Amino acid sequence: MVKQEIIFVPYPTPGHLLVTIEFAKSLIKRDNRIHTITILHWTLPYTPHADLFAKSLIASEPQIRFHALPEVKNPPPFDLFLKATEAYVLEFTKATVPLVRDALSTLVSSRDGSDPVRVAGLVLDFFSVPLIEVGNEFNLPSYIFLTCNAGFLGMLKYLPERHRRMGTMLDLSSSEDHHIPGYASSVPSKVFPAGQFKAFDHFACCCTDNFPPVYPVGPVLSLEDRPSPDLDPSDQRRIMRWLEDQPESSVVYLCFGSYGVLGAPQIEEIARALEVSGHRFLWSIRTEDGGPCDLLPDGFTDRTASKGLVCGWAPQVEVLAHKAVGGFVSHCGWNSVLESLWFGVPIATWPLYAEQQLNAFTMVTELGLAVELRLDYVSTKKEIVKAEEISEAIRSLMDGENTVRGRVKEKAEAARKALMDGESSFVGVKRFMDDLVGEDF
Ligand SMILES: O=c1ccn([C@@H]2O[C@H](COP(=O)(O)OP(=O)(O)O[C@H]3O[C@H](CO)[C@@H](O)[C@H](O)[C@H]3O)[C@@H](O)[C@H]2O)c(=O)[nH]1
Repeated sequence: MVKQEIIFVPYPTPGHLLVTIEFAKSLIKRDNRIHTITILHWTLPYTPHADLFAKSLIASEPQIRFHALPEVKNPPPFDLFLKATEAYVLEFTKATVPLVRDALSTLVSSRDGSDPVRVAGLVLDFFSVPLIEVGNEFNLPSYIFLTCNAGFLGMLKYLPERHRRMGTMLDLSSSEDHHIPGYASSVPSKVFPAGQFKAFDHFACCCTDNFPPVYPVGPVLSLEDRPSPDLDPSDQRRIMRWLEDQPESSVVYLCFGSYGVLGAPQIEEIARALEVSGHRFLWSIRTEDGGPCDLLPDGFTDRTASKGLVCGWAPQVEVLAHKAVGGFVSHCGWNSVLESLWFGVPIATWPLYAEQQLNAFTMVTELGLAVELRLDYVSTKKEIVKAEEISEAIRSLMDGENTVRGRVKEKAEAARKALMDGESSFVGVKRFMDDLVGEDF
């Protein structure tokens, strides 16, 4: 039997790395046709420690090897990041093309001849669509591992079709409603991601009747051996010790993902809301510089010492799995959503950027699986959500046995079932592997 190698090119931020590497690990565990998975790793200026983080995620996996790409030679100007993050990311990804080409030429040629391992194909992040061309040069099939949900895929398919039909770009402030494949409700323009238009150029080629095969392989969750990107375990232990002392379902957990930074005025409103609501809380705060407590109002930490804890990076999976946690105020990054559903913890939605508004809409309006705090909040607009609104949402999230909580528990079961032998995810992974390495191997 010829052994196979798969080359993964993840996007180097925690939200993408955790889940992409988890998918790689699950393939290795499940399919003995795979000999090696190579992670081609690159760095962005705002992800300086991503290499250490990725390495620590694969430390216990001898069949996964890490291949660092050299630094990108002509990166786009950082100004572009501040003006249009998605455009910057796409330009940056394009700049990785020659580096990936060089790496592939080494990796593929070293596998030629007597070496019984064959490179079967590439698994790319959806930001790395330009790398499909490089795969073609080496006769390697490329697959996109979509770290978002199927609704987002529906939107990727819908937008170029709409553009062809209407001839105009979508105005996010318009009152137009959209019928996206897979959604029962019509989707308002205001929940579409702001950075969509450049990214969708790349997908336009797929939007014919020949849409490529889609393999439902989710939910993919990274639940074990998760180091924190700052690689400091002491804070994680402090958080878990604190949770041990809290009554069951009493704590609201607030966290806005890997990069959800809020300004001082917004932090103040959240702090006020937590004091007013009176609920116990665990609040993970990201700041651009400095520590998590730097922007808190004077005296807040002392006044709330018996009720709450503020931290930097939280061990989110352990937190959501803990019986003391009864609700989650979340930015609706897709991993956070999946993790909360997995552990049956309901969410109050507060999206900030990327496709998070669409996720919030999906959870609240389409599926009835979350409490609405906001659906269309956009962090760059710097709107301040007032304490009263936040505390009201926390109250409806935490108080009593609301209907959302019941539905979330049902979803937790459905998620586990999807992974079982013969169910959707199990079958999706098998189809993907058979297509990639061939059923004959
Ligand atoms: O203090 C923290 C913060 C985050 N996490 C983990 O980091 C991951 C964060 O992923 P996610 O919730 O998806 O948020 P982002 O980091 O913001 O993810 C980016 O990638 C996601 C997947 O494509 C998109 O859905 C988001 O919009 C995009 O911002 C999750 O596994 C969390 O458990 C922690 O463990 N502790």
